[in-house]
This record gives sequence, structure tokens and C-alpha cells, in this order.
Amino acid sequence: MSASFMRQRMFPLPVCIDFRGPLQYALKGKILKSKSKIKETKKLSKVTRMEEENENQQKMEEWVSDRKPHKIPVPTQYRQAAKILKQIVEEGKSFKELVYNNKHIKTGSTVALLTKIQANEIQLEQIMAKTDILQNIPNIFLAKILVAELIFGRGQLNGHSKPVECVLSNHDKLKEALAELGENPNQQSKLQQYKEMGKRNKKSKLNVVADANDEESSQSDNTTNNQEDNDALIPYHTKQASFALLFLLFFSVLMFTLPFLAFYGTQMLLRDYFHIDGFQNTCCDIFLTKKNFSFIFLSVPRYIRLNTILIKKTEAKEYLEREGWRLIESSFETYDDFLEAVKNLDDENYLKDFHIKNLFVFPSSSRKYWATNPLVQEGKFLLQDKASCLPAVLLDPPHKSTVIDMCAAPGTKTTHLASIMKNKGKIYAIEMNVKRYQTLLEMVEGTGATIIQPINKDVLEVKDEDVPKAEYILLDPSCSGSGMLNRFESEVRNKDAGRLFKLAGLQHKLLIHAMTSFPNVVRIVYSTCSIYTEENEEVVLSVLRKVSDFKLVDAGNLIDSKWKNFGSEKVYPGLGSKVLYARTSDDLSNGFFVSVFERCQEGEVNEFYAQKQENIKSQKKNEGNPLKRKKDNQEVTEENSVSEVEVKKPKKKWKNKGYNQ
Ligand SMILES: C[S@@+](CC[C@H](N)C(=O)[O-])C[C@H]1O[C@@H](n2cnc3c(N)ncnc32)[C@H](O)[C@@H]1O
Repeated sequence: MSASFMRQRMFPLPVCIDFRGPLQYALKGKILKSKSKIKETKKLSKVTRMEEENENQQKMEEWVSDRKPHKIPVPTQYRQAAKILKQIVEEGKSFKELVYNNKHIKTGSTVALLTKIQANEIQLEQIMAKTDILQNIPNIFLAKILVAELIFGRGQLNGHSKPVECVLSNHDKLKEALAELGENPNQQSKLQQYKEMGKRNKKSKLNVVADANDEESSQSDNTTNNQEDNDALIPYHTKQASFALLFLLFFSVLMFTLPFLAFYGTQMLLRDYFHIDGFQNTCCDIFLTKKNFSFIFLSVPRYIRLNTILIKKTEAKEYLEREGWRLIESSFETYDDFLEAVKNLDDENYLKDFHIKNLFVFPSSSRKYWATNPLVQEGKFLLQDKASCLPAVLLDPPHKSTVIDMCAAPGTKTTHLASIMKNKGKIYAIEMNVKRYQTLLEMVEGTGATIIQPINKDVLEVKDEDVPKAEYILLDPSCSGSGMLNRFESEVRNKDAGRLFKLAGLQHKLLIHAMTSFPNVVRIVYSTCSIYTEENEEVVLSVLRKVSDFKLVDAGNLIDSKWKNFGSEKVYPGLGSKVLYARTSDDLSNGFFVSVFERCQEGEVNEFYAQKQENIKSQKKNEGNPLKRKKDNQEVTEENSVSEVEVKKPKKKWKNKGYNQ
């Protein structure tokens, strides 16, 4: 570091203004002599010149600190240590920061010295009080540093400055006072008291000494009470933090082990005292089986449809009675009353369904019973969810009519239709998938529905002449299955827009085919086991905008008793309130969607088709007006995005609609 820089650092502005003082002193003193010598001889080496400069610098510093000429300066080491001690005590500054940022002191020995003072502060004051040190050295911090170095430190002091000489002259008195202090029990206990206080970080600001690293501290001399002093050096917050860490560790270990202890404890208890094995397997089953969760939390009943082709209602009732089932005959005033009764069904009772004929409701606990029931094997009782009965009930084909089931396998709805038609008339059951077609054949055979004619074909290739005089169509196409109880969770969480887009395209195509390819058809039911509007209202709306001669019928009016869930009239005006939804939480069934269409009278067109034509007309009319044209174009584009669902990418808004959740 250059001398000028040192000067700048050591004499800040106010000191520099008063620089004539030291300069005059320098002119009078040795500094001038040495300087003039340098000028005169000019033979001194560069190193010698630097030493001279340093010496001058030191003299100036001494002058500034002592303000008295001809005084032997106190060594820098002691002065800097005194300065740090003062800052620690008076300003509460960090020990570490002060010592390690000071380039003018020997870090190790200063740390050791300050540590000793901190540890023996009371003793120091007491032995100093027995001497005249404080009268002769006004700087108490310097006095402490010097006494500590002599008594607790190296046992000697450097230089011959006045303060050093003063302390050295009191060396014997200091030693005597220290010895006396050791023998005086009162004073000793006072010291002990102080140490205790120091431990609590209440009295001495010097506790910040503990900021210094242990290595530095260990350089201090071995005094008799070293260990105790070191204890006092640990600040309170450090102890608190250590305690908190220990507690955290203990707590974490406890929290980690407790569940295992509880689990294995329960297992042991069950095995040894109650002789119950398999606790582990039961727990695994509960956690791993999604179905179990659904049934536990939703308590969805077991619906059984009577196959009236093979068994009469009275016969079925007698059988159930023999089996120990008791029919609750009460007639419910409202759907809600009925749902309440379903929720409270106990293990021996069953109910007739509120909406669907020949559908019985059993408690969910009866699932296992029905899975192995012989009449189910015989096809007399059919395991069919309530929601999936709605399409056939709403299509309601009369006896002897001709029906097309466009997507038939496995045949649940086909056989239901046959039952409704009293096995009279004709049902064309079309299934494209070969494997599923086999299942359809088995089901048809097992239920004794002789009016069903299964056809293994893509229904899009089926023409009117293949299904002569068909009057009713049931379209229950492939869908996301998001309404299915055991698929609900994963489907809702992982809504796949790409898959929905493809499914909606297929559903749209099939519904258009149903409405346009069979001229004798008067009624169509379109249903899905999905709760997504993309597969439901959006498909219906887009088809009705394209096909003029089928209109949407209010499905709620076709059902005997009041229904609960519909689409959103707000989002789909003129459409939402006419389509039905089944929702698991409300209807205690799978999630489901049903819409019903009827052929329009001659000359009549459906309202959505008419509206679209209106828009096209007004667009053409306004072709000359650029402003209007722009507005109308936007409207038409918006409509197109729905109607051409199979060719356009799904809009992002599909993803986030909340009304179908
Ligand atoms: C949701 S399932 C039908 C369930 C049936 N309605 C029931 O209640 O048992 C849809 C069926 O339609 C069939 N399918 C899909 N597209 C078809 C097509 N273009 N022609 C014929 N069958 C098709 C599928 O193979 C699937 O078996």
C-alpha cells in the first residue's frame, strides 16, 4: 500500500485539514532531519527511503493519537486492540467483522487478547482498581488491553510508551491484587455471578467475541478457568439454535417412526390378541383399489334390471323374498325423498327405482352377492346402472317397431330395448368391433331376446336397405367414458383434448349419418357415458346446425317423474335445458348424457339450423358493407368452429369450462 494511500485511509478529511500541526512537528523533529538527509546525500537505496517514509508515517500517526510531541508511541497492536474493544463495548459491533477487517493488527494474537479480556473483565477491573493505572491512563480500553496482556497474556509488554511504562510499574501490585482476589470468596462469587450473567448474554456486549472462530480462540494461553470461560463465550442464540436443531432432529425421527410403530403395533395386536391375520393385505387393498374408494365415499347402490323376457315381475319378487330381501314399498313424493331412502338402504332391503320400470335398487354392500347370483348367470337379472337405462326408456320404441342400435356391443341397451318392446318387432344391433361383436352375440343369446339381429359392420356403411323400415335409432357411440365411476377420477384429472377432439368428430359423423341416411326414422336418442360437453352439447349443436329436419325434444318431459340434472341453458340457449345428465353425486349412478331428437313436420326446420341460415343470409346481404361484413364473419367463424368439429382443432376454451364438472 502506498504511503499516500495509507495517509488517505488513516487521516480522513478533518484530520488532513489540521495537517500543519504534524508538519510543523516534522519540520522541528527527526523527520525533517532524515528528509533533508535524503535530499542531501541522494545515495540512500530505494528500500532505505521506504523505511524512512514508513517511519515518518508512524511518527505522524503517533502525533495524531497522542497529540503531544516527544511522546513514545503506544505500539499499534495495543492501540488497534483498544479501538476494537471500545467499538465492541460501546457500539456493539461484531467482533469478527472488526478484527478480520483490520489490516493493521495481528489477527490471532488480538483475538486471543480480546478473548482473555472478555473472560476476565470483572477481575481486570478489580485488580486495576488497586493501582493508579486508571488515573494515569485515561483510555480505559487501552489500560485493559495492556493489563490483560501482562497479567493473562504474554506476561510482558512491548515498547516504552508512557501507558506501557505505567502498567509495567504496577506489575507487582497487579499480581498481588490478583492473588488476593483468588482468596476472597465474596469477590470470587461475584465473578461467578458475572459469568452466569455473561452466559445469558445480558450484561456484557463482549459476548459477541464468540463470533470469532474457535481456532483463533484456542490460541489463547491456558488459564485455570479456561473451560468455564469458553462456556460463557457461547452466545445464547447459538445455544438456542443448537437446541432447536436437536429438537427438530428428534421430532423428525419420531414422526418418521410413529406411523410404522402404529402400523406394526396394530398388526401385532390383531394377530396376537384377536387372532386376525392379513391386516397388511387389507390395508394394501384399500389403498390400491380405486373402486373401493368410490364405493366407500359415494355409496352408489347396485342396480338390477329385470329381464322381463325371461322372468315376470312377481316371480322375481318371490325369488328375492326367498333370498331374504325385503322390498320397501313406500311411494316417494319427490326424487330427493327417494335418493335419501337409497342412501339409507340397509343390508336386507331393496327399492323399486323412482324413474325406471323393472329396475330395482339394492344397497352397495350387495355387490358381491349379485356378482355370483345364479339368476344373473341365467340372464333373468341384469347388472345395469340406472343411468344406462335412460336411453332405451327415452327412445321408448313401441312393440313391433323397427329399431337400429348403431353401436350395440356388449348389448346392455339392445337387450333393454328388446325388453321394452316385449320382444316383439325388430332390432338391428350393429357392432363394428369383432371381439365386442362376440360379446354382443353371447348377451343376446343369454337374455332370450329373439328380435335382435346382430350385424358385424361399420354402421357408417349401413344403408337404409340394410335395415328396412327402421323407425327408431339408438346411438350410444364410443366416448371418453368420463362419467364411469371407476374411470371418473383419472379422466377428470387427465382430460385429453386431442382424444376428445377425435371422439367428438366420430360422434358427430355418426349422428349426422343417423339423421340423414334412414328416411323412415322418426326418433333418435343420442347418449354418452361422458360428462364432457365436447362430446355432448357441442356435438348436438353442431349436428342440428347442419341437419334441418330433426329437432331436439325436451327429454325431461319424456321421463315420468321429475329429473334433476340438465345441460346449461345459459351456455347453450334453447338446448341445455332439453338434454339430460346423470351425475354421480346427485343421482347415485354413473355420469351420463342423453338427448332425444324427433323428425320435424313437413316444411319445419329446427331452430338452430334456421338461425344459421339467417346468419348466412345477413352475411350475404352485408357483403357491400365492410364494417358489418367483418362483424358477421366473426360470428360465422365462431359457429363453424363448433359445427366442423371433426376438421378444426379444439378451441382452448373447451378445456376449462366449469359448467360440466
Ligand atoms: C359405448 S359402446 C356401446 C355400448 C352399448 N350401447 C351398450 O349399452 O352395451 C360403443 C360401441 O360402439 C362400437 N362402435 C364404434 N364405432 C362404430 C361404428 N362406426 N360402427 C359400429 N360400431 C361402432 C364400439 O366398438 C363399441 O362397442
